Amino acid sequence: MSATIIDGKAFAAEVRGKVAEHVAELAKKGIKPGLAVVLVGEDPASQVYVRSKGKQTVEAGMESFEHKLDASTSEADLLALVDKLNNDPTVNGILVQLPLPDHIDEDKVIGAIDPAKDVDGFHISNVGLLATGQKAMVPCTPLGCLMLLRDHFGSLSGKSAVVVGRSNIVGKPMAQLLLRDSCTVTIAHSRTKDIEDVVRGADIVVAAVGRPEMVTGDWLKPGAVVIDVGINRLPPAEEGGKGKLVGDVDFASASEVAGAITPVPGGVGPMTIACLLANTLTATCRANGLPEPEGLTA
Ligand SMILES: NC(=O)C1=CN([C@@H]2O[C@H](COP(=O)(O)OP(=O)(O)OC[C@H]3O[C@@H](n4cnc5c(N)ncnc54)[C@H](OP(=O)(O)O)[C@@H]3O)[C@@H](O)[C@H]2O)C=CC1
Ligand SMILES: Nc1nc(=O)c2c([nH]1)NC[C@@H]1CN(c3ccc(C(=O)N[C@@H](CCC(=O)O)C(=O)O)cc3)C=[N+]21
Repeated sequence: MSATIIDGKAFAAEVRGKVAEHVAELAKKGIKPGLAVVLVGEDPASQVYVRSKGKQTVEAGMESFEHKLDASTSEADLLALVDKLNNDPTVNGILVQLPLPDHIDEDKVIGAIDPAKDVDGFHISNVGLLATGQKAMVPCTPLGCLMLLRDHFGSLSGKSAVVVGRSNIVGKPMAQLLLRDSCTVTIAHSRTKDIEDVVRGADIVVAAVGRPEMVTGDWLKPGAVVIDVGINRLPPAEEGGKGKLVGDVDFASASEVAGAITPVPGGVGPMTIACLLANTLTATCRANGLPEPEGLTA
């Protein structure tokens, strides 16, 4: 059997198109959403994301503010910048790229972001709102995965879902969203016993582990729908070359067994950025007391 490929790249373009339409409506009211992205240090992978975020933000008709700080920036200086952005009315969304250098307390920085501008949905007040089923800012990557799953299945009610990974930025919020859509959810992690058997019970598998090609076809129930969040750069074949980008799922063997699967690249990654723009639009609507765009929130 050969799996249907879930085209995240195309779906993300549709989401960005919808965002751009709403942004054009806001422009008639004299409102322009603004997204501030803060990057501390020189992590090359992060620089790529920041660049594509900035480009797509502008293409959607929004204002993009980029703050690139030196790796040696102090926690106090970063907190001062966050405070400035919190108080800047032209900034509707704030994203501080993670991970931060070791000398900076991530929880403290995330906790300093105004929850209404927290377009990553990482602030504890948004985490709590999501967990209790209230209106929150929902983390972009899990939101993107949910959109793909809803589009594929229609309703997720009653499906068994296994999320592999329990990070605050992907695994845990993903599990919350699947639970909210009435899936029966299991969260697997590095201490899970017989993980292959756990995964084999699932109609939906979301892999967010950070281990290249860990989930193989023999872990899957035939027909399972597989969402591969992983972004892993393999070592380059020749010196100076660019290593191949692979997910946490072994695409070749998994696509023989799965019913549908997201590729890497071109799957979840582009959805993350599209959802960041959607969240920035949502935050802007809320800040201005306007109705929220439909179909762009969880
Ligand atoms: N496409 C996108 O837009 C995005 C992609 N990513 C990618 O997704 C992946 C996960 O990211 P993130 O959640 O931040 O990663 P973290 O490193 O924060 O978390 C990884 C999770 O995987 C679990 N894990 C590690 N090894 C194993 C194993 N052998 N078996 C089972 N579980 C294991 C860990 O378990 P434990 O808690 O027990 O240690 C942990 O919960 C990465 O490849 C990252 O690059 C991340 C964000 C956005
Ligand atoms: N505060 C914060 N929020 C994040 O959302 C966040 C973060 N920090 N730190 C890093 C991770 C990673 N991440 C990705 C986003 C898009 C792609 C993406 O667009 N990937 C393309 C390919 C990119 C390439 O070719 O390098 C794809 O999968 O098709 C990947 C990874 C967001 N993250």
